[in-house]
Amino acid sequence: MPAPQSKVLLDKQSHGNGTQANAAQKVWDACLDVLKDKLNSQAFKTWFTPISPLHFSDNELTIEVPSQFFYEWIEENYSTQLKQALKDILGSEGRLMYSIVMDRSQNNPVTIELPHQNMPKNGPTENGCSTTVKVSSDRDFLERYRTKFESHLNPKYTFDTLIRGDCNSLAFAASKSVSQNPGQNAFNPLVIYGGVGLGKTHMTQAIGNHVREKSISEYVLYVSSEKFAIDFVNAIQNGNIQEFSAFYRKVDVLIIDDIQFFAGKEKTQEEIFHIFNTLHQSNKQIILSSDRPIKEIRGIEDRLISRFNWGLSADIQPPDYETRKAIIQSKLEQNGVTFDANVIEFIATNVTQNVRELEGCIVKLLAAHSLFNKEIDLSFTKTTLKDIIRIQSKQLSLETIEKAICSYFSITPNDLKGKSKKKEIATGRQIAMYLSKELTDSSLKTIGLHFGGRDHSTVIHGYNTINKKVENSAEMRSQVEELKKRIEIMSI
Ligand SMILES: Nc1ncnc2c1ncn2[C@@H]1O[C@H](COP(=O)(O)OP(=O)(O)OP(=O)(O)O)[C@@H](O)[C@H]1O
Repeated sequence: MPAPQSKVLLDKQSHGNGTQANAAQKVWDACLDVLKDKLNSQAFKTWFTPISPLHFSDNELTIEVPSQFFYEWIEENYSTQLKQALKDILGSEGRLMYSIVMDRSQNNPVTIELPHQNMPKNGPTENGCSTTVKVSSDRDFLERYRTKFESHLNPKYTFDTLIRGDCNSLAFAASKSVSQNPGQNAFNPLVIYGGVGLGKTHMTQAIGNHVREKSISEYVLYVSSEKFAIDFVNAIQNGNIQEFSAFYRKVDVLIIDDIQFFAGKEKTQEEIFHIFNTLHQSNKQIILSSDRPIKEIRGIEDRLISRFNWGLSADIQPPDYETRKAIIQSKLEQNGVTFDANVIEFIATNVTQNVRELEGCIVKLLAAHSLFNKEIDLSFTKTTLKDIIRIQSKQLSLETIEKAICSYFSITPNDLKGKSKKKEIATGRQIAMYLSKELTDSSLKTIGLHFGGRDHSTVIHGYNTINKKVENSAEMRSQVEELKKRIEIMSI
């Protein structure tokens, strides 16, 4: 957002409450305009439209968010975009306050300020715009956090809803075992590692949920590494560090997600080290997750790494085709819907690396279905998911293949479709037939007709000739691969 707009808005700051609210609305509207361009529409609608601007004065905008969770989510996921938007609108001196509605029944709210992650209290950020949080409550929220114990487990993450496959079988078995006997097994700590969106959080929380459901242990706590680190810094700044340490030492099952975020945070690591020792010595269960094997995390102290290796590390790999299908089926059942088998097959074939993306496809299809009231068939699926799934080959037209061949061999469409037996033309023609059969759904007859009105036996001959050459000749293999790449790019 250009700087001149910020000037206009700043000039409009005023002292009366009504005009402050107006100014706040204008500043916030301008921020929303910037954010709208940077976020996808679902995220924008979910997280930013429920926010109300409260007031704006001395270059400080206060916005009200519906809950602490809301605040944490925005800070964790959108703080960079939000800071940049504020900087665009208010310049580098602009500040943001969150007002969190903790309890609407309370009068006389007390206000405390917590520094934003990785920022000096009230100081400007790297982006030049500072963010602080103002909590309205009858009690200090950290106090609440400790006295009213919350597990922070998502009840949806259970073993029942977690599909087991070759990709996660060791991690699954170990997690089940830990959940039946936390702290009293050889897997302490249990470390689950693997790539993005493969179910680490789901699996570790499934342990916690099982322990709670069966009342095996009382205090089960799930915390992300980032939240742990932020709370730790806050505790130091607010003089609550003893309370903080005591709280974590009380836990029976401690689940820490994404421990790679501890890299480089020395003080936090020291605290974890002491908590780890206390819990381990008292046979309390520690469960950790990481996006890579422990030995590959840089910036974590050796003594901590060695402790993390005391128990069992189990990896989760991207699911295979059958597991992907089973996951889709299970998600559909949870949503009480069914899809055609070929729709499931299409998603399972094309989304291979991230289960969160598989879920994203289902959500998008259901949303589009309810919006347009159209049947979810294969063609609707392909159109709806075209941004997520790069639809390949089978949708290609013969014209695209023709163009790619002509440009590659420097021949004209007439050459390609004509009767010339010149080597590069005849080879180009046969490769065109081969690729048409490999990459499209067109029948042999259609392919023959397209490339010069030939019959289907000519197409089969062309296909077989090239197929054999691809098997036996490295040069032909690389030619065909290069052509496939060009065709893929041309068809996007
Ligand atoms: N095997 C599985 N069966 C069913 N659902 C799964 C499976 N694996 C992952 N999911 C689902 O995929 C989504 C992403 O999983 P989750 O958040 O646990 O991944 P993650 O590995 O912790 O991701 P990140 O690396 O981003 O932290 C969740 O909704 C989860 O329920």
